[in-house]
Amino acid sequence: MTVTDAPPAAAAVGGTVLEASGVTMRFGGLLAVNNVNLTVREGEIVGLIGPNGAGKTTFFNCLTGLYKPTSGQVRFAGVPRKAPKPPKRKRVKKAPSAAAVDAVTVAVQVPSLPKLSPLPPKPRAVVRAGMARTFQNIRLFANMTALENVMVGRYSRTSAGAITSVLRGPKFRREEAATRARAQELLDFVGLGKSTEHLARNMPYGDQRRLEIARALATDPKLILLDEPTAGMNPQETKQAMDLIFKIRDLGLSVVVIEHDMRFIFTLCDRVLCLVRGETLVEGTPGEVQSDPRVIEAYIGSGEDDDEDDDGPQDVVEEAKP
Ligand SMILES: Nc1ncnc2c1ncn2[C@@H]1O[C@H](COP(=O)(O)OP(=O)(O)OP(=O)(O)O)[C@@H](O)[C@H]1O
Repeated sequence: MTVTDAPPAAAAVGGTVLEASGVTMRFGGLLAVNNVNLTVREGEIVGLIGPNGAGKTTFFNCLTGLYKPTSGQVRFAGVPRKAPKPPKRKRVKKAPSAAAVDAVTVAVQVPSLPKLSPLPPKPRAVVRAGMARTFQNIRLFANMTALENVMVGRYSRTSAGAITSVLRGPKFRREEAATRARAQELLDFVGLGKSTEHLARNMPYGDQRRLEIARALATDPKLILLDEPTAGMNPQETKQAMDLIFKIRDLGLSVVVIEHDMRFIFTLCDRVLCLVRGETLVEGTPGEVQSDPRVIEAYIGSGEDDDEDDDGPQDVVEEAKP
């Protein structure tokens, strides 16, 4: 596909779904995101681009509430987003005596554990608000089937409590059947209708990415945020991913997408925001952004566009010239 291929007609854009104003995020002395504004309207596809380390994922994490911005505000459906509360600390028992500690230390030599990355927030809080996301690194339940993975996403919308689930009463069985049916419907929607019983870990890479999107859709979001949805995909899978995002938009959802593939972004999006060193460099239509010399310069300066086969901004601009 060339950039001059006409994308499907944009869906009617509605009211504001997401509004980020003056979002700033510091990590110690590092200013990862500085005073960034973004408005996303109903039925709109917005692209987030920028060289490596520009602050795209950090900004994303502020939008979803995974991070609490150092300053600024994010409003979703008119309501301010809140970062998840840290888990309550259990009351620490009185410290054992030094002698007791020594005895245990001698008896058990515990190997030092690798440091784990912080867990994402409890999904329900973010999901109930009507926002869903996928991650740069695929996060599926590898040993579950495709159907089960989507059903897990769906459980955030079911109401059966713990006791009903344990007793497996009629309400639980009704909800289970509805969850299963909806999960199958979503697998059909993303083009994985025939992979229902495949284990996630055995699925081709492009299918795993689509499965993640199906799981995100299972939460009935108003807005879906996709972090590098085509990373590692071949051109055919990338084209399928683009068609799928258009289909999602046609359902009336809003989409925010981070992607390094410029051809993909400029063909897909209604609007594009380019971040550089944590700040907004340019925001506008794909045509405005791809022809802005500052964008090309930012990519060349970052060394990210040195490969003559890739689709950095200047490659796309050159191709688009008559
Ligand atoms: N948890 C963190 N603690 C400290 N610094 C961080 C943290 N997360 C990101 N950074 C730093 O913030 C800056 C922006 O990183 P971020 O991952 O948001 O960029 P990006 O545009 O998404 O990059 P890429 O395209 O490579 O994914 C980088 O300098 C990064 O090292």
